[in-house]
Amino acid sequence: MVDSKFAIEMQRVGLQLGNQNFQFDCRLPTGAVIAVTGASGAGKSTFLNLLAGFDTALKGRILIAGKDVTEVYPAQRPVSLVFQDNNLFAHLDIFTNIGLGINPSLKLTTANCRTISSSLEKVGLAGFERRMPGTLSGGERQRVAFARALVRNRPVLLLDEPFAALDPGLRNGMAALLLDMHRETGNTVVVVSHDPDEVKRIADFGLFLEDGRIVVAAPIDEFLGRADHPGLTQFLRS
Ligand SMILES: Nc1ncnc2c1ncn2[C@@H]1O[C@H](COP(=O)(O)OP(=O)(O)OP(=O)(O)O)[C@@H](O)[C@H]1O
Repeated sequence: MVDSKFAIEMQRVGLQLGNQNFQFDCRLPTGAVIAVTGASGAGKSTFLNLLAGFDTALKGRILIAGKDVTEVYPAQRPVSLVFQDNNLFAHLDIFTNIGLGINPSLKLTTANCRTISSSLEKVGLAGFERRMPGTLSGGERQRVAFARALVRNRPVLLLDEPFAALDPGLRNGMAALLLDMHRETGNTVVVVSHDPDEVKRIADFGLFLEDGRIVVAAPIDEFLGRADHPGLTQFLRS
């Protein structure tokens, strides 16, 4: 049965990469900002890759927005992605890069074209349609990646350390933009973060991963108050 309270369910999801074994079990609330934390190598990117479909579960089931996506190709999953290097095509202008988020074959209607321009306005880049990615700053390129996620309009947004490459001032601005987008769309946001301050500022729900497993999963107040897990305590103090 589909339970709309949960945007994401992982049921005994198992995977082996090299020597590392992963086992994920979780139910994550719809409409929340969910922070994925843990030490380097704990499995945060693998967790996100399983949701995006870039890694395939060897066993178990993954449900997103109530739909079993375990066997579904990445492009067909109800997710949009913003990764650290923002994955823009360098030889295509900003309009085309965002258009690919709507239709990979770039058959765009007039309404689609308006949506692209309005997404650029929302991220503070009105008029940037014909600029090439190489002429933009790192922060501007990241804004384009957000605009592309906006036009895809999927129920779940996955972000892998989206602000790590930005300087601290820009990082706060982008986090605020993420929250604005989240409030406007009501989507569920899953964001990998190494930064405890960022987690405190933006998350409603926290996950702490260790050795390929989720060892703490809790609403943010409980997550921040947990004193029974040395790894989490160390992360929150870092
Ligand atoms: N394709 C792969 N082949 C072999 N080992 C892998 C592969 N992908 C990931 N691993 C290993 O699995 C573990 C978890 O990797 P993952 O990238 O998910 O960690 P992470 O928590 O995102 O780390 P970081 O914070 O450093 O990015 C690491 O030990 C990594 O070396």
